[in-house]
Amino acid sequence: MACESEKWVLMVTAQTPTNIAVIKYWGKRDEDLILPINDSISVTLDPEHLCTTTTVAVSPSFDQDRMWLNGKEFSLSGGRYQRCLKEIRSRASGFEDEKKGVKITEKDWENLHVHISSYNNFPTAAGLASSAAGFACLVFSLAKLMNVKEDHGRLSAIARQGSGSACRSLYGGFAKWIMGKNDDGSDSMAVQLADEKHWDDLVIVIAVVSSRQKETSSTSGMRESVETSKLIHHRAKEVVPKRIVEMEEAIKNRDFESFAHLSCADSNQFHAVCMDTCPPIFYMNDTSHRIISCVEKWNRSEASPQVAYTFDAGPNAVLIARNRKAAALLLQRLLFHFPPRSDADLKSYVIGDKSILQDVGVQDMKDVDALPAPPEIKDNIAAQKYKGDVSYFICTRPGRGPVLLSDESQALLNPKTGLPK
Ligand SMILES: Nc1ncnc2c1ncn2[C@@H]1O[C@H](COP(=O)(O)OP(=O)(O)OP(=O)(O)O)[C@@H](O)[C@H]1O
Ligand SMILES: C[C@@](O)(CCOP(=O)(O)OP(=O)(O)O)CC(=O)O
Repeated sequence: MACESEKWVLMVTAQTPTNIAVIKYWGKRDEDLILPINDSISVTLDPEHLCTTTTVAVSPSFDQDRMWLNGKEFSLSGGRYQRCLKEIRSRASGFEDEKKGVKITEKDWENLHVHISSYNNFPTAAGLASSAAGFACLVFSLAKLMNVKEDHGRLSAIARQGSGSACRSLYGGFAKWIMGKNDDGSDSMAVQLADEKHWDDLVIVIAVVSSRQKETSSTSGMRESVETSKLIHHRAKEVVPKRIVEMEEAIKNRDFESFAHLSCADSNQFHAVCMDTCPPIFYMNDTSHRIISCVEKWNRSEASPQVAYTFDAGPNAVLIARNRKAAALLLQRLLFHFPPRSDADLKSYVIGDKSILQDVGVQDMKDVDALPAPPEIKDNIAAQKYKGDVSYFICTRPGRGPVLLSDESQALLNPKTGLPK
């Protein structure tokens, strides 16, 4: 190693997207290695609107591994963090930068400590898959820092050990997590099905539904389902394998009708499994159910589906529209049923790609109040409004996979001290 007294700090910054499953992962066959009982498929969300940025640094002057999450020191003692660090360290290779006077041999990595600072540009632990983007970014950035020469598939198998769904965030576009058969998990990894340009008509609207923190985490919820639900085993054996084949085909052919049917059916079955768990787990709430009804009614009134919906382990709706026109018509309906509180400002009620508001034809709250009831609604009850039941909407699209950020101004650690900026 370069002279211990030298104060060099070597740093890497990366940005990684989050993802939403359209064929759900729910249930493990190995809790420690995080091995699932079925394959899953996801859409990667545009990191411009939802992403994690992580800077990792190494220096002979660091005396322990440390992490900061959204600016606050965060303990790395959890088994999942330790596992990811260990797996990456064991694959590290030597590195030399003569100009900086940095020389690290393969062996040195065992004794060198890292500093990690990570920031989510969206709420953490709010049902928007921050753990997926977070672990993918941690593994990707550490792998770059430690000169790990493994492909994205191998890295995805490491991210999987942080949080299962994280393995799919190593790719843009559409990803499949292959459950694998091996007991050691070596064949349980994600692959890319298609990149983000393949189906760029799709527009994604996320309704962030007001709720308290969820009572059952995904990790414990799926454990309880595996232990108590019969439906989950039928789903994993009989239902998901067929759906995976059909979903891959739908994505390949940009067949929105099949894509929508499969996504909605799979989300509904996942929530049915939660209900079939003892005691039952309720992730969706009344607002989630109202959003489903609104989409189902509209889809049924059209010749073919305009929007797919899917819900993870929480009440937030992820709505995938076949194109921008359908997304604007969807948002008209959603703003009609779920207007913001009177004191809210429209600009902070619809975030992400706000240009959608022009297509919707609303500029301010007056325009929202004037929106007509959707034409497919025939009775007064169905035309009801639920002011304030949605916290805000995020408008986004399918997006790219992890990238390195070379501009030092985007780093979250100070290049001289290795401490948060
Ligand atoms: N940027 C990050 N880097 C590393 N770990 C993170 C990061 N962001 C979140 N996490 C981890 O993920 C945890 C939150 O995961 P949790 O599953 O509770 O919420 P979520 O992933 O945001 O929502 P959901 O799983 O319901 O979609 C945090 O407590 C932290 O351990
Ligand atoms: C409903 C889901 O979002 C469940 C995600 O579960 P996690 O990946 O958060 O669980 P752990 O592997 O225990 O960390 C469906 C999915 O993303 O496929």
